[in-house]
Amino acid sequence: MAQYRVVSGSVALITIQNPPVNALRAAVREGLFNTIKRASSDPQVRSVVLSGHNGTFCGGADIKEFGNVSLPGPHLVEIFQLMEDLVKPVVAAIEGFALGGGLELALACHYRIGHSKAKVGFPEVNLGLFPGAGGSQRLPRLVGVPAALDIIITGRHVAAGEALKLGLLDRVIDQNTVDAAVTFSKIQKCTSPPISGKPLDNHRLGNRPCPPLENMDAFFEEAMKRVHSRARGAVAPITCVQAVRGAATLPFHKGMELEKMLLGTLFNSAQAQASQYCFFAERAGARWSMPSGARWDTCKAKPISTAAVIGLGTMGRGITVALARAGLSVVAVETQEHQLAEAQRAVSRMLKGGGRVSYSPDLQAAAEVDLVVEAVFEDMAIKEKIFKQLSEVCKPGTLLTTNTSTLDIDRLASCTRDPQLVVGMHFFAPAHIMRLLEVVYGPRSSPEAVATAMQLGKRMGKVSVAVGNCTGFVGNRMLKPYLEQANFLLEEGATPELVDAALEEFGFPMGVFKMSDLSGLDVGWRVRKEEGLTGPGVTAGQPMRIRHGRRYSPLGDLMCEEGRYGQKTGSGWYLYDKPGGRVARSDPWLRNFLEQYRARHGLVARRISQQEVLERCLYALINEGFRVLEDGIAASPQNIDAIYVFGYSWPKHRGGPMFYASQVGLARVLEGLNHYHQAHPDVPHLEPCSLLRRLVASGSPPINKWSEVVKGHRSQL
Ligand SMILES: CCCCCCCC/C=C\C=C\CC(=O)SCCNC(=O)CCNC(=O)[C@H](O)C(C)(C)COP(=O)(O)OP(=O)(O)OC[C@H]1O[C@@H](n2cnc3c(N)ncnc32)[C@H](O)[C@@H]1OP(=O)(O)O
Repeated sequence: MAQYRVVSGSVALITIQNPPVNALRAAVREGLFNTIKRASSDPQVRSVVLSGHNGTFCGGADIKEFGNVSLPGPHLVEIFQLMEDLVKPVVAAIEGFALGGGLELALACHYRIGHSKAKVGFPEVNLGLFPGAGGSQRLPRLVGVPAALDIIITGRHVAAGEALKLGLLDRVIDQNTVDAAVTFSKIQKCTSPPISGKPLDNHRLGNRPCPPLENMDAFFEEAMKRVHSRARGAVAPITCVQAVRGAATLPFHKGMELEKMLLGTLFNSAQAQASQYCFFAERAGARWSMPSGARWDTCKAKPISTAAVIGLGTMGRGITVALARAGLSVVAVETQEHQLAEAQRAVSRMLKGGGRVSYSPDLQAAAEVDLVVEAVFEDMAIKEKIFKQLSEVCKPGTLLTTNTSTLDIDRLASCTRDPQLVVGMHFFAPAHIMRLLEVVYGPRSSPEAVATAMQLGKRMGKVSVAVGNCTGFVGNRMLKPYLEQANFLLEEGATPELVDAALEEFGFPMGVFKMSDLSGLDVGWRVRKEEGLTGPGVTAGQPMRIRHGRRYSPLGDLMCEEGRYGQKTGSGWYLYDKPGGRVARSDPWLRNFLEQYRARHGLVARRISQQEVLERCLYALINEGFRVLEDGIAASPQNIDAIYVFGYSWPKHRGGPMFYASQVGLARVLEGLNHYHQAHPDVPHLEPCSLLRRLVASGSPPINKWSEVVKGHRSQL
């Protein structure tokens, strides 16, 4: 766990060994504690080098241990103090990552030497925590308050070059870091004889004052204001500011006491648990499986080096950029010439001149590529035609994928020569930025095709989740009842402002109506027309607010008929200063429109609380999530949560919808749904699904045990 060797005659080389990231689990902490003591008392040893096994310094505390109320083994704070107090120089040799507790460990050393490719950082804020083992107190003393606060609040990875400039690293080298650290440690020994402890005092960060900061009060006030406006209800970023302020204003030991107190408020909090759950949910998608039994560890991906993107609207452009950035050579195809020229300019701008992209108005240009992503707009007839053509044009073995967000993958596959080579690759706008990729398999998609799309997702830096084929797949299928409830609430008396405020207070970056305005109301309108819910496909004589015997809100359709598509037309649920404008303002026209609509349909507006908004929108979405699990469309609640956190900006500190349901309590969610379904019996999405009932009947097991209840219960879609 921590290997001890004496090298070069007098240097104790301590190597942390806990693959894959050398996390500081109890046995490692024990090993570190013992080896530091040994180095201290070993008369042969004049200096110490600390390194990590296999090219990674240390990925921090072991997150898997965090559920444990009393962490076993020596505490990190104690180990780091022991190290800092050592009278022999200690040098951290940093290769790969030094993150979280790993960077705190390096800060407790007297010197830090990093490889040029090393990265350091404090990602704790992403786990609902802050650097609570001395990091919040030592880093500001080393690099100053503004730089330290930035690193701690953003959780970003700092590259070695920047770390050197900040003074976080003493040296950056390209050669063997451990060898360089050993040599360096011996020089320290020579320049500071005798090694009495005193010459090292300036390298003990706990002994140093924080570099002074002008206008400190104003600086922290401003920082706190910024954090409050961006944190969306997350507590950890606020605590980061409080802890760093402590470093700037208190002696080290007092700052450490404050740090301990603040960490105590976060450590077992619901937000920390939710954020840490998200860390593992993000990685769970990589271990995908299909109902056939095919799995991530038994299926090989095809090598992909060339790709074509068909259709260069907003999505197609973003996908082109994402593929090019992943190192693929991309052919971008758009049959409309003016759109092609505009797309070429936009893609070049986004790629800043980099990437290998060629452009063509002709589908024939896709003849030799390994993979195609079709990204034309949501019209089944057009997509079918394109898939048929691609099947004829492309070389045998080319993977044909579609970016459709709702349509049937199997129907598209059936237009091709090789349906097993067809999968969905559902990107989220903007496609070169949003992390989520839904990889959709139809009943005929081969495991190799799924493995290839998943592998490509990884290359693009996406969180990829394999899901089954149904209308809307996982994300959009669950979104439908959420949007539906929001519209019903408007009919019943709410305003877009009221609904959005409730959802933004919950932690979404924007409420449902602002989000709809941003993505374009016409997108859903087109889908509803395809589904025969509005437009010429509707059976004559149907009441406006009923479809297929269920309550239906035509509000979105009416808005589109008025030409109000959202931001792009300058008006939607809100008013914008111009088409393409971003700042939403309340629109008196809409208030009037809603009043007239209610009057026309005999609806009496009532007062609606934020709690009702949240419960109806979120419980309806969660209920559909349980149906998705029941139908086997998603393999696990973790996969659903990853989809919502990385594709729909569900607040990470709430852990995703299914985790949120488990935190609220399944019985309470069930009770809420029952209550609202009784009030709205014509809304099937509010009727609690049988999996939720069964889970509650089984005593509401924790989320990692749901699969046992799901297993016996899966419907065969
Ligand atoms: C009342 C108060 C009590 C207080 C007592 C508590 C005192 C606590 C004191 C200190 C707290 C310290 C805080 C921390 O250090 S928190 C951890 C901070 N570190 C991180 O957040 C880093 C997380 N890891 C990563 O970002 C990446 O893994 C990275 C290191 C960048 C490597 O990326 P990559 O190469 O892509 O590999 P993977 O992400 O796929 O990871 C490989 C597997 O390793 C698992 N993993 C990674 N990091 C950790 C970790 N820190 N702990 C446990 N497990 C970790 C990861 O899940 C992968 O596993 P699998 O393959 O099974 O999916």
